[in-house]
Amino acid sequence: MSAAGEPIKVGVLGARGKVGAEVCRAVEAADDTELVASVDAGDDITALNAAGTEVVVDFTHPDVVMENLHHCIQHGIHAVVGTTGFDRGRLDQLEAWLADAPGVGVLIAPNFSIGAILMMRFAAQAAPFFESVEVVELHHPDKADAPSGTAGRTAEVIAAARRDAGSAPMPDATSTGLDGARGADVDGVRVHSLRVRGLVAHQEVLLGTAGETLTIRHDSLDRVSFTPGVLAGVRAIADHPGLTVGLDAFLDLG
Ligand SMILES: NC(=O)C1=CN([C@@H]2O[C@H](COP(=O)(O)OP(=O)(O)OC[C@H]3O[C@@H](n4cnc5c(N)ncnc54)[C@H](OP(=O)(O)O)[C@@H]3O)[C@@H](O)[C@H]2O)C=CC1
Ligand SMILES: O=C(O)C1=N[C@H](C(=O)O)C[C@H](O)C1
Repeated sequence: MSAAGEPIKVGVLGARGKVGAEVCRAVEAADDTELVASVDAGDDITALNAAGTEVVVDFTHPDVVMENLHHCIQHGIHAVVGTTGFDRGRLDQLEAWLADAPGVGVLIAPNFSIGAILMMRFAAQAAPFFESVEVVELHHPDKADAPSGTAGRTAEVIAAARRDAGSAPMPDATSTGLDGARGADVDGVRVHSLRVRGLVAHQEVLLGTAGETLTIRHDSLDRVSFTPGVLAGVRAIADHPGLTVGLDAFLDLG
C-alpha cells in the first residue's frame, strides 16, 4: 500500500516483453498494487505521468533503459529496474540525476529471484576458501547482453570477498590458445556465457582447491521466479530514496 493506504500505482516499461508481461500479471494479482500503465516499444512514455504512476518497473533493453530512467527521475517517479547493462559510469549518471530529485528512489537489481540472490551471497562467502573460482552463466539465445548482469555482479562480489580476505591470484598457466577460450575477465574472475535454445536463466559458480570442488548452481525455470522480488522492490522503493543496487538491500537475509 502507498502511504495513503491505497494500492501502489505501478507502471510497467517493457510490458509486452517476456518478463514485463509476467510482471504485469503479478502487479494485477497483488492486493496492494495497481497496474495503471503498460508501456512498450513505440508507446508514449508520458502515459506513465498521465496515469499518476508512483513506481515504474523497467524490463526493457540496455540501449533504452537510461532514457527511460531519466524521464522517471525528472518526473518524480520511483523506479524498480531489472534491465541489465549497468556499469559504473551508468550508476554514476543515475546518482547525478537523483541528486536533483530528492525523495526519488531507483533500485537496480541484476536478479530478482531469491535463489539467484542467495547464490551470489553463497559464492562470495565461499570464494576466499578456494584457490579457483569461475562463473558459467547459461541463458536463452534471445538475450541481448553477455555476460549476464547476474554473472557480472557475481564476479564483482567474488572479487571483493577475495580482496577483503587477501586471497592470492587464481592459478592459470594458460599461455596459448584461441581468443575467448577462457571467457571474459570481470574483475579478475573468469565468466563464461552459453546461449542455448530451451534454457531460461541459469548460473553455476565453480570453486576448487586441492582435492575438492564446490559447485553452486541456480536455475530460473520460469520467469515467475522474478515477480515476488519485483513486488518486494515496488513495496520498498519509496522508503529508499537515492540509488540502491541489489534487491538484497531490501531483504532481511540475516
Ligand atoms: N533483473 C532480473 O531479475 C532480470 C532481468 N532481465 C533483463 O530484463 C531485460 C528484458 O528482458 P526480457 O523480458 O527477456 O526481454 P524482451 O525482449 O522479451 O522484453 C523487452 C521488451 O521491452 C520492449 N521495449 C524496447 N524498447 C522499449 C522502450 N523504449 N520502452 C518500453 N519498452 C521497450 C521490447 O519491445 P521490442 O521487442 O519491440 O523491442 C520488449 O517488448 C533484459 O535486460 C534482461 O537481461 C530479465 C530477467 C530477469
Ligand atoms: O535476460 C535474461 O533472461 C536475464 N537477465 C538477467 C541477467 O542478465 O542477469 C537476469 C536473469 O539472468 C535473466
